[in-house]
Amino acid sequence: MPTVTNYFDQGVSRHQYVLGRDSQSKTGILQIGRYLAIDRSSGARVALDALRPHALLICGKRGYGKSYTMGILIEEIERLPESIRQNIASVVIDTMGIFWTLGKKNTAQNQNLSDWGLEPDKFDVTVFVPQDKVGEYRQRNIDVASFSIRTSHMDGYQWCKLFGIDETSPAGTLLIRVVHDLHKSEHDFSIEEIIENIHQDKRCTSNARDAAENYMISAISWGIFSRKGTDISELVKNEGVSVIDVSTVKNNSARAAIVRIIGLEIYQRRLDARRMHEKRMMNEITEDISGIPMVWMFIDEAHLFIPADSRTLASDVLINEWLRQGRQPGLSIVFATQRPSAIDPDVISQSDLVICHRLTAGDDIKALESTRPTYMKEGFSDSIKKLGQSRGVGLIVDDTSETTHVVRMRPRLSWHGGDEPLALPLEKARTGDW
Ligand SMILES: Nc1ncnc2c1ncn2[C@@H]1O[C@H](COP(=O)(O)OP(=O)(O)OP(=O)(O)O)[C@@H](O)[C@H]1O
Repeated sequence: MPTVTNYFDQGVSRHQYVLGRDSQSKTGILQIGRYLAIDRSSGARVALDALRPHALLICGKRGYGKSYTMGILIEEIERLPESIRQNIASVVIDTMGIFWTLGKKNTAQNQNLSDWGLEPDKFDVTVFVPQDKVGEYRQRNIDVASFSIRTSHMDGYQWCKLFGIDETSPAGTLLIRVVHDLHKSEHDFSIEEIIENIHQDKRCTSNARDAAENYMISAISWGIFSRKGTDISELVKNEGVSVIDVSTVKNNSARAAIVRIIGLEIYQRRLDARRMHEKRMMNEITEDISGIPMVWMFIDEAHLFIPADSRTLASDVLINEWLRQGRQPGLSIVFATQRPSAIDPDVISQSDLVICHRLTAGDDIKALESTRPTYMKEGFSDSIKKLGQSRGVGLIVDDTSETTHVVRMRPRLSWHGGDEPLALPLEKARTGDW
């Protein structure tokens, strides 16, 4: 009986291809699946490089395996040899509240796992939820930690964007003035302090004061801001997965603000870490000041954060710092979306790896087609047809080797939390016998 350690070592071919790197070295790879032959049989193993930073887009229509594939990548990072794993942190921005199940074994797909020579496994995961939601999760027996964002990380213009108010409106100018003054005082402040200062402002009208106060009160209700905020080193760790569950934050701008602030702080801390690393490589410093590890950030429903037709608070940081400049500080970003046509086109053109599951909407295929690399011999439309209708089969476009591949992704070792519910009694749903 094959075990998890001789993982993938059975089947037609023991050969393995590593995508996303220009050598076929087997060090530091994510084992994601097997080639799918035209007769639907499985061929050689396929892996992705995990030593270098990557920008990866996973797309596909609803229910064909995007979040499942994301889960496979997260699991594989956890399974890297310790000497590599300790240099990487995984941070998941969880919009649907489904990734806490990484901590549970996938007993639902026992047969499928065994066909692949795999066994269910669970991973060390810390789920972070807004401070005021901790009790709710614990009541549902989900172990969580709390996170918050430092209020002073937002300037007045960003507050205006967050609330969708004009910067030149009376409430907007008031907010910008008050937050600017608080920043000048160079101390951390809370939303309550912003409200206090709104009240003390002598130049505004009472209407502007009431409006600004109401906006800030709604921000308190999201429970995501605090004076100190969670230190980024608590969220970015070189052991276990950090899931930042924003599913309870219903306001999309507030979710984007969370991603902006976390994304920017990670970027800045990684720039420092990179400088230290270089100084150590040059023997200029000998102390082990390594800073935060390289980060893989995973964002499902990415069109909410980087839409094609507008800018959110997260757009600049994700596009400029992570997508365009993330390679140098060692940042990898994995976006997933049902709708490639609704996502900022830079994501498609700047991703060095694209995993495309089944896709049928003309607009979405056209969006991929419009940035089709010249090395693709046939269009996305024809390539996607080869995937058939099976879930978990993907077309991988690899910019490094300038090749495309049809791959059957392996089954998840840990429980997949994004499965659609069945209107069946639990026993029947569990056995799949219906
Ligand atoms: N590689 C795979 N092996 C086995 N089953 C898979 C695989 N990929 C997907 N599936 C099955 O397909 C289902 C749907 O996958 P998933 O939840 O990832 O869809 P999705 O594309 O993220 O959908 P949505 O857009 O609605 O979030 C999974 O619950 C699982 O049962």
